[in-house]
Amino acid sequence: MAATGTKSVLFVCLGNICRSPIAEAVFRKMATDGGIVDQWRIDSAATSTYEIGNPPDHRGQACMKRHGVPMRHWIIDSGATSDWNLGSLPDARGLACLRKHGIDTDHRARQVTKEDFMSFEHILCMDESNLSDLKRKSKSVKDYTAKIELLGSYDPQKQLIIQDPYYGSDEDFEKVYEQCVRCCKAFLEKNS
Ligand SMILES: N#Cc1ccccc1-c1cc(NCCCN2CCCCC2)c2ccccc2n1
Repeated sequence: MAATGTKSVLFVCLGNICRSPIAEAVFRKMATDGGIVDQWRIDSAATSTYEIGNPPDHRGQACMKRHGVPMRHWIIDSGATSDWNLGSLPDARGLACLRKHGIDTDHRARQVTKEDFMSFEHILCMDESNLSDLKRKSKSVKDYTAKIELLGSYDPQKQLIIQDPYYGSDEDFEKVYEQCVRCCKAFLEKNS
């Protein structure tokens, strides 16, 4: 659980390998450049199980590299002597500590959990299918507090939907990146 006073945002798309990792990386860089990343818990997740455990799509990684947005990814692993936390994410406090020291950690696709609806203030998704999936999933979470919105609702150019680039080209990933930059900038300005 994030420290008190910390703001929190979870970016969500279908597979958590294309759009939401780009949005997460763009937002984290903006908050870092603005000197306020310590005030935020930032993560991304999927509505589906399609890509659980997989790294971000190589086209998205290439796009981030072209724009100088850290989305570093290593093939390094670690393990436990016990089976107490199989499948769990690293502890959020540990991740925050790593990131505070500029040690970015690679992202692995994960599916949104019931706990996410209780622990994130904002859940921002990419298209109407994500929105309906999230609203359906939220119905099974009692008294959830997250505000579920389309990330595109923050776009000053009013492009509401961030289309799935999975079957697309590098240009489609560039369009996702440009939309994420506009929307994350507006969202951060509104919530700083
Ligand atoms: N579905 C759809 C779809 C429809 C229109 C445009 C894109 C996609 C699409 C397809 C994907 N994986 C291929 C199908 C996966 N299998 C579907 C049947 C169940 C077993 C898994 C994606 C994977 C990661 C991120 C985004 C993706 N987006």
